[in-house]
Amino acid sequence: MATSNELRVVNGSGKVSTFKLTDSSLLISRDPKKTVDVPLKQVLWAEHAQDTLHVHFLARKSKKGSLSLVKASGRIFPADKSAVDAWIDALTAKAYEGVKQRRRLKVLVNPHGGQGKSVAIFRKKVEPILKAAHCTLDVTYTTHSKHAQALAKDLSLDFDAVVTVSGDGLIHEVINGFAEHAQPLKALNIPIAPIPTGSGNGLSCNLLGVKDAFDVCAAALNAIKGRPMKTDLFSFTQGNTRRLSFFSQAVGLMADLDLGTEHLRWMGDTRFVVGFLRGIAKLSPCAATLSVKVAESDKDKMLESYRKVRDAAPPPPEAESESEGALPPLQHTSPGKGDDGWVTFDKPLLYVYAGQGPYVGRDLMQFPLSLPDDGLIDVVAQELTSRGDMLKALDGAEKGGPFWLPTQHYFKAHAYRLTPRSKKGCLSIDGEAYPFEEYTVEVHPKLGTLLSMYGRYVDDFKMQKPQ
Ligand SMILES: Nc1ncnc2c1ncn2[C@@H]1O[C@H](COP(=O)(O)OP(=O)(O)OP(=O)(O)O)[C@@H](O)[C@H]1O
Repeated sequence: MATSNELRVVNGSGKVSTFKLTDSSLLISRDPKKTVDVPLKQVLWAEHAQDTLHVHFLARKSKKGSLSLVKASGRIFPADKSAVDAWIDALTAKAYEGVKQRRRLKVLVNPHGGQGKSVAIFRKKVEPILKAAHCTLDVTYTTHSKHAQALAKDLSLDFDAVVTVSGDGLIHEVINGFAEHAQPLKALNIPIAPIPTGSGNGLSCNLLGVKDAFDVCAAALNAIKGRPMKTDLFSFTQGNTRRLSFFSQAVGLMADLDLGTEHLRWMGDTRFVVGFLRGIAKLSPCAATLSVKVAESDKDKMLESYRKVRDAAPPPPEAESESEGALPPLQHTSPGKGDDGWVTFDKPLLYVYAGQGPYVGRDLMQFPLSLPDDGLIDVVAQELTSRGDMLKALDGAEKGGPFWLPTQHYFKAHAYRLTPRSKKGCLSIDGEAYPFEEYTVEVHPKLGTLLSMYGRYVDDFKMQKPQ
């Protein structure tokens, strides 16, 4: 007999299954010894057709395995028919607590992202999950570079989120399309939810956690149930051209290893390790001058501030801000601004890597002290050093170990300027190639919006300072 939290059905093998609703889980048992515990956040939908109940959810086949879509069905006992609707309503209300049901999603699929499998992955794994959750999908397969940017520029503001099925490059396009939108602040309020089918998928590493970084089903769940999380964005200015960057800027070894390994896309993210080892073998100096508007340069002090924020509970999702008007003006890097508080780095450089989000790829926690909305950019200046030192940097790189290298200088900054002293070099902005020319970057606090199941970057920096 159904109670308000328990429903019994007859499953496909003729046995009785019990669906029990608790505060945090849906417990599905065929017999008392075999109970599947489905966290409510993984429940996508429940419905009944005639006398059969269907519950759609995501589950892991093994503890460390990735999520996959499961449908559990069973025939409802005649005596329970009148109670089924109330039970489904109770389950759905708990499964979607604080989150809008049936999101309207603009989906952008880049057939050329990563190893070129985005379309197949979307159709086989992602789309069935979004449909099981009754999301309304408006799907575009990009046909050329900048296609996503053009679509974002004219995007209708009533989408609940933009889902990018690719890597970080497609997100870069969407953010810049939003910047060109007739109502840029409103457009930038539309949250972005990445599905990791690119090579590096840096943003997904940070939003899903490195364990689930490449799990497209976990990413689809985030598109369905993640809550808007504000994120800082960066103005990137070269000459008279101002664009937005959401993630990172690199010159020197770290740009070469990204842009110089495009032909190794088939390797997935291993191409970055290959690029790093090649870079160490060459050990070419990065001929550029770095100037930083510094907020903090003492590693111990910045770690202390970071700990305070991380040890506090994540803030509740913010109500949608009033968002009329144009993009914020440049405060630190517009022509004629003085050099007050700016510091010029005076050591030979191997690379400069600046950005946000602890992980730039699964193997490298480059910005371990990054917070999504602290209004600062993390700027790493790696001094030109020996090959041995750089090989040591590989050790513990996935946990942020290089942060403690004496030759790795780390700034929390409001803005910075990079001036090349040579014509030859690579500049990577969010993983995309830009001309190797002078540029400035400055932070706009909380200008962008992402979806997150956690309300913060998932992984924490735990590497102790070496004694
Ligand atoms: N149909 C298309 N044909 C060619 N290029 C495209 C097409 N659609 C998008 N692009 C371009 O593909 C590039 C790569 O995309 P993206 O960065 O998302 O994947 P990735 O480089 O594999 O991933 P990551 O940046 O995470 O390493 C972007 O520069 C984008 O402009």
